[in-house]
Amino acid sequence: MTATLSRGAAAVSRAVATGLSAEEIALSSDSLRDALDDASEVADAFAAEMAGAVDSGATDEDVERELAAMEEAGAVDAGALGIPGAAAAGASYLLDAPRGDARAAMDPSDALVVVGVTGGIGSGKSALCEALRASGETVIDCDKVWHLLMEPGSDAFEQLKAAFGVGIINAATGKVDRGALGAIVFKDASAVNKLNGIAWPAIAGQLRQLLRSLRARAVREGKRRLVFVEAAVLVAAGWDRAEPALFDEVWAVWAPVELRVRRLARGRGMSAEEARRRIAAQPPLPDVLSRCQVALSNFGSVDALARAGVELAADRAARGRAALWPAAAVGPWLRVVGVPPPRETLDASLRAGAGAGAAAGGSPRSALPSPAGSAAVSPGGAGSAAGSAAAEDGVDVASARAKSAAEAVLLVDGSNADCGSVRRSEMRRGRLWHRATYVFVRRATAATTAGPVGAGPVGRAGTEDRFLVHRRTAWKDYCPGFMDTNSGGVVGADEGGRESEAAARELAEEVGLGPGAGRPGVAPRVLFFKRMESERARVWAAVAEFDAGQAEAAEEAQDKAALPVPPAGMSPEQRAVSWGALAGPTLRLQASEVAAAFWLTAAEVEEAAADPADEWTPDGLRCMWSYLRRRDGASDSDEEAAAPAGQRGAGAAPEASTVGSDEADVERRRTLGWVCVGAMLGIVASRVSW
Ligand SMILES: CC(C)(COP(=O)(O)OP(=O)(O)OC[C@H]1O[C@@H](n2cnc3c(N)ncnc32)[C@H](O)[C@@H]1O)[C@@H](O)C(=O)NCCC(=O)NCCS
Ligand SMILES: Nc1ncnc2c1ncn2[C@@H]1O[C@H](COP(=O)(O)OP(=O)(O)OP(=O)(O)O)[C@@H](O)[C@H]1O
Repeated sequence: MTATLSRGAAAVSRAVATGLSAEEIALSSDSLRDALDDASEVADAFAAEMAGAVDSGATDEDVERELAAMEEAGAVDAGALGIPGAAAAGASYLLDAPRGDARAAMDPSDALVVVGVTGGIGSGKSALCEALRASGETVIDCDKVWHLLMEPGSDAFEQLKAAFGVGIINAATGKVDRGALGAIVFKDASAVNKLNGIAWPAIAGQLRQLLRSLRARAVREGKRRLVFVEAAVLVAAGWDRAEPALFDEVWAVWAPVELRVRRLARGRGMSAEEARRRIAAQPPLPDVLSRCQVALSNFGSVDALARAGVELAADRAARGRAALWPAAAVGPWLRVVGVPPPRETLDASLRAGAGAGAAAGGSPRSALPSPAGSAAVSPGGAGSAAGSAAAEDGVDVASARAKSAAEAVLLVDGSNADCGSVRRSEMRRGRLWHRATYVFVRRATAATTAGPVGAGPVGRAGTEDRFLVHRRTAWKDYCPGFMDTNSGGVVGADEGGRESEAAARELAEEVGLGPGAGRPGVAPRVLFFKRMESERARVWAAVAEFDAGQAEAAEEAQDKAALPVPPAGMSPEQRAVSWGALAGPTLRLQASEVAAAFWLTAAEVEEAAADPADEWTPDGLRCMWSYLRRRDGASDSDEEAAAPAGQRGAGAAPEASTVGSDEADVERRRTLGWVCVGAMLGIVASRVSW
């Protein structure tokens, strides 16, 4: 490794010292990049060897406690930023941090998009960057750049020796002993400042040089390139505010302190004391987040983190700088971009949910999500949407429950014929047949399982559907705190035969989507009815679908029309693509019904539901499997479909005709099946007798 590092360092020093042309420096940076890649492989192998070798003393309970405190605070000390607490788990958020004048002056057509990746020690920057590298992205690691820059003989080496004495030089290798230097500086604020005064300008200078080279190469190749720069000290060093701007966008990776301490001990053999000392030398999380445009939480698996990062990177690579441009034009925004809830956090919040349910007689308000936690907000602005969420948050659990229990709901018989109405509470108590809507909200996204991203447009290797799933609140009468695959609810006493309307109402109420919420897009459509009977309930499901992608496109068209002044420096074409940068339609979650929402693929739902630790509503899952089987043209043996009796005649509601033709289809297929079986039996019989 030493040889490779020296080769890279020498190449860079030569390039820097002799003022080579951009092209030549690009070649030099190749060597450096190779060196960095090698070095990172060695470092990772080392980390892997150390895995499990040391224990920091931080227990699962410490981590859980910290997470719970964060969730209770609803804001991880970053409430002003609107980072949802419970809903933040495992998700990535686009923040509305200002990007500064320097960035505004950047050329939107530039071929190089530079993303800074920051976060405290042990937060998972390297884990994320490793995934980005594996998916084909270019990553510059500033820790390693610095290690190269302080090789013996460099300016930095001499400055360090002068500042800290020969005691920091390893007698055997003649190099700076980083362990010894670390032991000096992280104990003493003035020492760390002295070190930073030497290191940070050198690193920033080198970084500019490398970026210039990569830019020149991108121009030469006529290709847009995405470059990630991993730098723990990015915010502390003020590199996000450097002029001319260094970064187009800054991402932060974050995780609870205790979890970081534990991971550092396990992965790098760092003592808990040392880890905490370094954490104390870094700016606190809210300060970092307030200067970043994207936050990626790393409470869960490395896979979840990697998926989030690779998905965002694909978006940036496909759209280029224009994707990052319109922030000033469309105002601040904050949006969930769709990462599964990590199991451990989901469990923690489910436990919290169960507690809240049990404590209904006590202080249920304390269990409500915070205003920010209750919603992902709209491009209208984090501020304005937090306001709308705050109005939702004024839920009084006891009165919400009482109201819900008293609602008149439609009663049906075992063959789905309407037969009167009854209070919801009585329906539950008597396990009476009723009808309910199950709305599957789907959105086609770039397939995250596709090959390397970064070189071509999103969707190059196909798309996959993601479904909007959510966690039910703790005070629902049915399956409180469970995960649910769909939006929907019990059909009201006066909604019999108008299930599509009921579906639109539920969709609007629960997640703020569709025409029922006054938004553009095609209303949800009931596809079929399904009979379901369990120990808990007997229900005829009106299974409906809502195309969130189509709704989002319609909304974007509206936004475009509403934006009067094109942002300076953008062509109409750039403007058009830039709206697409926002991932997923804006959701407005109903505080009383929905605790958190996520976009998952069917495979992810299946995986999560297979884990006994995750509780999902059983009827929601059954409907989802039926819906998917039908969508894929497979037969659905789990299904018994019948249109409501009142809808079978000539005056059937629109969805009833769909159901009718669907039923006829099933019947036709069944008949055809029997004909085939008969024919085959005939052939077999004739062969046997022959
Ligand atoms: C103190 C030194 C010798 C310790 O070396 P060591 O090999 O143990 O750590 P390494 O350089 O790999 O850094 C590991 C992590 O420590 C943290 N860290 C390093 N330097 C600093 C710093 N000045 N302030 C806060 N945190 C720091 C970061 O989270 C970093 O990712 C070394 O980190 C150093 O010289 N730091 C100053 C230069 C710097 O700021 N580097 C970070 C660039 S992103
Ligand atoms: N989601 C995760 N689950 C389990 N371990 C993780 C996860 N994310 C990171 N780790 C481990 O935690 C340790 C610290 O992570 P990583 O090296 O990515 O942190 P970092 O932010 O790059 O820190 P530094 O500031 O030192 O560069 C590593 O050993 C890594 O393998």
